Amino acid sequence: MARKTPLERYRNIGIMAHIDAGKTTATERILFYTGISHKMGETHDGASVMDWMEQEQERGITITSAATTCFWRGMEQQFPEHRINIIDTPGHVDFTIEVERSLRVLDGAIAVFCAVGGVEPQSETVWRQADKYEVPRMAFVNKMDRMGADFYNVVDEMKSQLGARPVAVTLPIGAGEEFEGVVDLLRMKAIHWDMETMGANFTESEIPADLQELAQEYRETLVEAAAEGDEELMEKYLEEGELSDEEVLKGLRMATLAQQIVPVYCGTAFKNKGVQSLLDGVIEFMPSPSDIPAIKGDDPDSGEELERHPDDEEPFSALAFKVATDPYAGQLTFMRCYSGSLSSGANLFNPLKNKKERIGRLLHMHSNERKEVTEVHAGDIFAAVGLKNTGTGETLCDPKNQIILERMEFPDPVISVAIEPKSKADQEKLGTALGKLAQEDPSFQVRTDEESGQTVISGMGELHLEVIVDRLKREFNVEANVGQPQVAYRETIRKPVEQEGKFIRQSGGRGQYGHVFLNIEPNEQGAGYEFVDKIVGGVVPKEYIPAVNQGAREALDNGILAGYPMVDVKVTLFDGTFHEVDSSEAAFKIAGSQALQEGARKADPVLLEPMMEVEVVTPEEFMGDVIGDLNSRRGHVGSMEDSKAGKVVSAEVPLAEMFGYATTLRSLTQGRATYTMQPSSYAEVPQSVAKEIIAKAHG
Ligand SMILES: Nc1nc2c(ncn2[C@@H]2O[C@H](COP(=O)(O)OP(=O)(O)OP(=O)(O)O)[C@@H](O)[C@H]2O)c(=O)[nH]1
Repeated sequence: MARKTPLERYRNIGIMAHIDAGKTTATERILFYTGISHKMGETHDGASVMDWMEQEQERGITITSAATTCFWRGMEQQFPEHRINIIDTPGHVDFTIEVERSLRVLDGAIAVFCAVGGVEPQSETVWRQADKYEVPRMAFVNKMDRMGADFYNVVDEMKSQLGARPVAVTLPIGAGEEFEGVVDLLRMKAIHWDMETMGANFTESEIPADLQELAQEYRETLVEAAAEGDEELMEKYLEEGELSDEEVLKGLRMATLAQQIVPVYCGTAFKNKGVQSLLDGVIEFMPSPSDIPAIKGDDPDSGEELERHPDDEEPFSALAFKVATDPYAGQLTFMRCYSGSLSSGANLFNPLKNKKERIGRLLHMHSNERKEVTEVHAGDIFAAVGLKNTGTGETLCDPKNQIILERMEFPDPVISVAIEPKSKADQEKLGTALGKLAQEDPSFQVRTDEESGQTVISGMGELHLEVIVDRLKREFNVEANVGQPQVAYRETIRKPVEQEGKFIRQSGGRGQYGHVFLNIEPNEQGAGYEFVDKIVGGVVPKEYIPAVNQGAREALDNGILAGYPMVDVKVTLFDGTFHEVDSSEAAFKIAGSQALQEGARKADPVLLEPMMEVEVVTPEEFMGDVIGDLNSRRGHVGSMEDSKAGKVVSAEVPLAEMFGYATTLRSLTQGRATYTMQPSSYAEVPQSVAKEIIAKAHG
């Protein structure tokens, strides 16, 4: 199996942007220009290119999916063909998980900023996440045609608010209505795009006289940044005072990959200017899969750390980053292949689920078509049709060379609502639809409440669940009523206890006999449930020990305070007795369960509640009110910082106190503040509050 595009010519990138900065428009234009370029590469015929453009315009370019593939050879066809995979990165930070999981599989990102709005608080959040994943970035200052557009201001804000080191690669010629084109600081030329062909054609000319000095100044900054990217280049630069064009590109590429600099472009996606320069930048400065470190993972058996390199000869490994339901193809699992090659029909293994998976059809998604392929290779982003067992965040690998790639961490849901179909017809569809949504989104869960028989859905916040209910209606045509949102409390214990558990029935016939002694103690926060077997001399026979474990674990599902799940408990089975005839797994299970319930009661049980990390951006005049209100919600205000948009107040607030916050904040600040929140941790509920919750649970 041979690959068509060499690995060095792959670019797996995401486009990250604040809502409304123009991500969709920019992506559309990228697909449009790359489409033309590809067509020209195939036909070398001007007329057919125009035909194609008309058709494209009629159909409208659709960004179909979680990942779209396109090809680029450069504005002047100066590169060999490169394959660019654009991975969808949501702008809504309410769903941090969506952002995180896309950051996980891409190698580089373009941050789109609005030339008027600049760096907004939400761009900061996403930027910090990209820092965490060490993603090399470039930037596009969009909307240069709008009144008030200020390229230099955005560059300054990238420094002051993001702590980045932006290096301009193009400068705007004019701004607002007078925005004409860009100065290309790599070639020291002015570029103007032709509006007749939607910017597909362009002309190069001398830099306008009034921009010469500025361009020179920025060119120097750019060359210096290039020199700093590499020691050898630095030496040469210090000796000779200049670098060749090739050296400038090399140095800038190295500095970008090392995340020392962020190359910045400008233009207007909507008015078709500047996008092709940006695309050239993707080729020049964004990493290929071979530029990034090998991916790490664990051997599922030994837990030993393993590595996989982006090499077709290595054992196959891929990570599923999105499961989507497609109206034509059915269920699509989007994956990134990190190593090896794969043909349709192959058998793979999902080590997390311990299940085999047979690969049927494989697809590459392009702007207007899905292309069926028979093989995929290291570095590829692709979709597999109809996988049965694999969910978001899971690895598929060669059954003979298993690996679990670095897991994505998904926080547990913190809020739930009961959901009820509106009609009998909806009832049947509801279960299927919820199942599909849960497979797509690991931060969303569905369960049936044992007591009430109701279906309960849980997620990361009110908005998250609202979006789910909305999708049920729009995508699955299911109408449903939802109840009041409920906080997902938990319970745990604070002190260790020793507890006996006995289940003995001896009344005629075969009896029941299970008898255990457990040590029940608090486990570290986040460590979950742990079971240790310390039985010596077979006082509890081996075959009954798993039953004790199971009984204890199941008892944790319903905490003794208010019926919420108990977490972070360590159970050690250290003694017990058995009966030759009457002992059974069932009896030991009940003994384990009873011991746990009784023990937990004496072990200082406490109620835990989800805390949210809340960030409010407000004009200074309302800051006092905002803080006062957060305090009254049992919040702890952590920091107050300045940003261009106003004061940024960060606080930890119990989720239970955040219902309806949007409305309160609006009325407190005349609608001028915004906020974001996400789950941070679980904390003990204060006594007085806990009493009420417990009383309600028993009432
Ligand atoms: N003037 C001007 N408007 C633009 C430009 N690019 C995008 N827009 C407009 O800005 C608005 C938002 O653009 P989108 O491309 O939908 O932005 P987005 O970032 O994808 O926004 P969401 O889909 O809400 O996340 C639309 O009305 C666009 O027409 C531009 O370069 N200039």
